[in-house]
Amino acid sequence: MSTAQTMGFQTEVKQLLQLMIHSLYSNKEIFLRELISNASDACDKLRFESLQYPELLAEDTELRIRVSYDEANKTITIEDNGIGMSREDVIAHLGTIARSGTKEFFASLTGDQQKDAQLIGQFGVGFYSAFIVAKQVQVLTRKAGLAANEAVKWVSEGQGEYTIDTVTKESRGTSITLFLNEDGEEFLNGWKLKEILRRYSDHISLPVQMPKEEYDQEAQTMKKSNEWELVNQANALWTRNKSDISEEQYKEFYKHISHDFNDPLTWTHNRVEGRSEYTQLLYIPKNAPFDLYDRDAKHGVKLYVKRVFIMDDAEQLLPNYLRFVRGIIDSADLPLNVSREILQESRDVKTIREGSAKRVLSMLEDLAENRPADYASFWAEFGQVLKEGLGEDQSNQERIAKLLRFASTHDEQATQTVSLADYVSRMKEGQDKIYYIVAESFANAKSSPHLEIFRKKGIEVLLLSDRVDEWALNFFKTFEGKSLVSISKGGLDLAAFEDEEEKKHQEEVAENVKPLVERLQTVLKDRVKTVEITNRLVDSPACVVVGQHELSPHLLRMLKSAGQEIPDIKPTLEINPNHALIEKMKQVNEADFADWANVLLDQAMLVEGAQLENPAEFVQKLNRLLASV
Ligand SMILES: Nc1ncnc2c1ncn2[C@@H]1O[C@H](COP(=O)(O)OP(=O)(O)OP(=O)(O)O)[C@@H](O)[C@H]1O
Repeated sequence: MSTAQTMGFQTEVKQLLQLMIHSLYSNKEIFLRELISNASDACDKLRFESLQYPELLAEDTELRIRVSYDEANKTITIEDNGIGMSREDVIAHLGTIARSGTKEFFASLTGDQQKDAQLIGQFGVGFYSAFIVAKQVQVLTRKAGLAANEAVKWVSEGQGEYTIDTVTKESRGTSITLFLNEDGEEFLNGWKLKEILRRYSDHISLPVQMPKEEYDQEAQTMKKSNEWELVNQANALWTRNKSDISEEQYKEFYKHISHDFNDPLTWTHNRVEGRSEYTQLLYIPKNAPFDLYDRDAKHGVKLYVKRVFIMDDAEQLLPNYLRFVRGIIDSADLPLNVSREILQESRDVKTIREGSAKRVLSMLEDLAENRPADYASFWAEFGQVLKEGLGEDQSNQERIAKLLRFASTHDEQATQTVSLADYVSRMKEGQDKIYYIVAESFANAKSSPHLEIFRKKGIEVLLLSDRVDEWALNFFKTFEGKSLVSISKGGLDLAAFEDEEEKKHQEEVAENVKPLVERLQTVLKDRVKTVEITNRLVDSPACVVVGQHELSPHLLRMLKSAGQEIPDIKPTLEINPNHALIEKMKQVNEADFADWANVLLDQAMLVEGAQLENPAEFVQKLNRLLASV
């Protein structure tokens, strides 16, 4: 019975292949980086498994990668003696993309080849990049521990389908042969291949070998011998001295571990000694991955113990709000057989996590101070995630707070550039609080009536509109001894900014408008907690507020849209006694007063960002009032 089977690629794979071939033709050689990375991962995995099951290595204990080429047949072969794949593995890995962020990636494509090439680079193409240079790809693989006749052959032209067959393979591991297309033929050159391989693999600890070539005097060409020669340095980059590592090598190592096509924004490399001994090489990427906000997203730090790879995305090594960091941590203290469960409990890991978080914060501080343009780009990509740290990592709250950037009424721009230190340096005489407003969008925040008095008095207000803001601010109450105060909540005391004359005037109008406040309170008693006079408004007749310690309407709406049960919190209606509309309401007769009161409240709610429960009723009332003018 034949074991051959023809199978279709998952739709996303087909799309990715199409896109890749059209967008990455100017970046062809990356297929080598991707395939070498995979081969190196496969060897790392086997070395790790063999800690527990030494028999998996058998006689073949020298893990390595071999790259060869055949000019006559126009092929390149990348071969490793790593973990290999079973038939199920092959079907699962070489026919589908099962990665978080896939949906977001496809949704973000623009159709513009240049932009899409950039996005594909961020997403990572992995194995499929072979099809940039190959018209056919053959994979021969045998999983460590399986018999020679349980090997698998996978063949595809990279169109819609592939065939898979059970075959015999003498040695463990994976061999990938690329039958080059015309574009790929330029790689049939030993010198060129070596040069690219060195660039892409100098930093990995595994030996990468190619057939030794010698100049044949008679034939006057290079001739291959049967010997293999080492192409890369084959010692792990992070174990070398900083001074021996070039920028280029740091960048290539980043691309190797992150599968990102772009250079990193910055990195930090340290050997830590003391209670716990470890090396860290941590990078900040330029762009956010597609799954940054995905709860199940992978973390980007690989754990090594004494240079042996232990696991990917070891989430215990850094706090969650630093999940955008990529890199490696190599511990000298942890046991080689460490598991995720042990990691959770380990004191060494706790020390590593705290030390690494501090390092990342230092790296960001340095970026903010010395490379402001790069920091701005970091903030645009990852600022929202860093803000989670205000709640998650209170021991570093002050350092995180200094790294925050906001939009503000100072420049009225949506781009978040204002630091708390900038704000404090601009505080008015007598001002002892940092004022902010949170709204659904920057536009909503900027046009809020709550800002009127602050604009009039020239007091700066931070304009917050990221989803995480309201939550994060629950944990963040003071900065350098100054409390942070929401201007859209009740209990705002602006007396310090009023002169005697203003105070006197306020008292007079308040007295004057008292009967109106009582009438409003009676009519609106089911909809509001109370009605008050405010001096925070200048151009608007009224606004709604909640108590300083109550959940804001904006947060309640967010919780509601996330399907949570929310308490029914009635707002306080604050009215502006100096406004013409309020003045007019004093004369309104009893029959029309309820309409006036409800319209006043409804429009205050609308401005705040709420949706009216009954918009039709609002419009009817408004029309009745307009008709009667
Ligand atoms: N040489 C190999 N040996 C063993 N398994 C391999 C090899 N190459 C690929 N694989 C398997 O196929 C999977 C898919 O590879 P692919 O390069 O497409 O994505 P990836 O490496 O998981 O993702 P990314 O490249 O974004 O990190 C790998 O995760 C691995 O399980």
